[in-house]
Amino acid sequence: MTLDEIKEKIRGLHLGDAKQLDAIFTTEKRLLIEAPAGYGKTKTMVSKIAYMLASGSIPYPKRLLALTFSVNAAMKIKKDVTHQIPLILEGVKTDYTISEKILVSNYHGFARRLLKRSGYKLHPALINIDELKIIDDSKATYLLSNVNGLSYTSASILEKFNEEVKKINGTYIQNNLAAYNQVLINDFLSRGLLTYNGILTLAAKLLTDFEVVREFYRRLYTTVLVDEFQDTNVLSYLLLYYLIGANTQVILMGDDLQRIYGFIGAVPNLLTKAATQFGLTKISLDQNYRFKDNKQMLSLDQNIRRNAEQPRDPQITENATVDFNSYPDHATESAAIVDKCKYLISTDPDSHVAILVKQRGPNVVTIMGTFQAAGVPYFYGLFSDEDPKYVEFNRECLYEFFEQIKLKDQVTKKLLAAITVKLKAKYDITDPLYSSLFQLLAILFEKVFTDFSYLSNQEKKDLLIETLEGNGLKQYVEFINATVILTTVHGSKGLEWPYVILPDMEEQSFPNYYGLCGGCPYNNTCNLTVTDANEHKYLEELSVFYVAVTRARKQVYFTSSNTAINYKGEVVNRNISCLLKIKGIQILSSS
Ligand SMILES: Nc1ncnc2c1ncn2[C@@H]1O[C@H](COP(=O)(O)OP(=O)(O)OP(=O)(O)O)[C@@H](O)[C@H]1O
Repeated sequence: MTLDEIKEKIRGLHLGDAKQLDAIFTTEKRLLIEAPAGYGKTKTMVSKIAYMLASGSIPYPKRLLALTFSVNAAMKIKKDVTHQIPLILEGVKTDYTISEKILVSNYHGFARRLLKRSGYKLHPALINIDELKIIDDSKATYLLSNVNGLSYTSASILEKFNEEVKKINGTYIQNNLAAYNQVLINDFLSRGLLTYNGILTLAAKLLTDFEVVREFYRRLYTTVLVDEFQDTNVLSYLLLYYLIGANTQVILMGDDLQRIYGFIGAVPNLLTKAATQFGLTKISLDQNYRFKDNKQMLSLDQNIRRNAEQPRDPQITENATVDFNSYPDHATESAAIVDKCKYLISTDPDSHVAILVKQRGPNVVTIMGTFQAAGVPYFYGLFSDEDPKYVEFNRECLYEFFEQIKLKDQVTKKLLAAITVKLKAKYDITDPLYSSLFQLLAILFEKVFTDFSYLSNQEKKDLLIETLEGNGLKQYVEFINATVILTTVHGSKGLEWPYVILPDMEEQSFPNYYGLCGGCPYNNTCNLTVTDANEHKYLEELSVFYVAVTRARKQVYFTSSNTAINYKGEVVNRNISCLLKIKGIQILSSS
């Protein structure tokens, strides 16, 4: 097959989508592909890799490094690449097997590889990095009681560094990286310990301190592709920065509006910053395929994006109507939510409904109580990424995994079953939190032998280690069988369901006090005017709102309460959220 024939095949696959084809065929070596969810990003990425291989701009598959933030996202890319690239390149003669050699990894997984291979230059313990215990460095007190002989000064260096990573304080990180790494090298590695941040900081140190290592990787990976780039945190960015040499081809894909991970250190306006730093040419995909037959969702998606593009003067052509109902109080609102779920499930029995709350609190307790009283089962997914019990459960799973794999270095169903037995002896499975976590663990374990059965034993080990190490059990909420799923907007990122209900769409809730409401001069009406003073926070809230809305494949429903109990125990009136009053949204009540 000639290159022209492959081009023709790709044109056919993309049904003439000009922006996608431009992104695939461009000869620009440094590219930023702005791609909102559902705009065909995955399809474009797969065709682009195939075309680059066919045209020789990637000489061999192993010269491409594909990175992303979460393990689950890396696995999805790997699956697409493995299955689809050979189909596009069918009939093309190659002396390699395409799918096997492309390295698709999350940042931590890739950093582990670097350390496993060359980390001995920093400390011998890094050769066996899989045997090191990953310890949480968010609290100095925890560190002092868990790391024998650690000084208070060292524990404080770690705690502070971790805090500044979350605050995205680049200057602090630059100035204190060496001290942080030194504590790890002196006090942690010799004790068989490492931190989650340390996997990235030591990998970055390896690339900065050893030119030979840096040059090796820069020459090996002539093309670096990053997916979901907006979620790159400040330490992953550092790693990327050292990996990209003057001649590296760079393809970054992402969407700034879906960046809601500010609290774990994802850098604001990262796409724009990276575009300048790496000299990227930007191509924005502009066709929404996910909502192509759903006019209502399509215009809602579009209008929120337009508000983000020009917050003070969004260019709206047609209003999006949204289904919104307000109720006198939370109890009535919760009863209506339960009724809506029952209705949706009865009319669409294979369906799932996700109730996405902005935060935990009394309103959620009322919702849960109402579901229980009505006898409608739901999946409890309200733990946050930082919830100590959630984090500890992931750690415990990892510990048991290491205990079992030491006995027999083979990921088998029997081994995973043994881990579950050990864990069940440690936790109260009648507690809703642990019951949910065991369900998620069961899904992960099952996927190892279904969706991920094509992985090698080592890759299966990596998948399990990296998922648990990154507290990644939550990524499996999407596959939960329950018809009703109660989780947070942040926890829902990257997941989707047919129906989504967004409760609490009132002031002080979504947005909340820390979001926009605290100090807002428009409290009487909640008709927000975007100004220099509030634009940043407004865009942050709009991102969360956008992510929440676009989790729905078919429809999103909004509810609110007209009253709430304030911190003094008084009943107070609440306005409808300013987010439902942005230009381009027209609310319609269905009841
Ligand atoms: N040019 C196109 N022509 C026809 N269908 C397309 C085109 N681009 C994408 N699609 C289809 O639209 C759907 C979404 O595409 P894809 O999964 O690539 O998008 P995405 O941006 O990665 O979405 P998500 O973030 O939801 O995973 C898929 O079913 C895909 O096959």
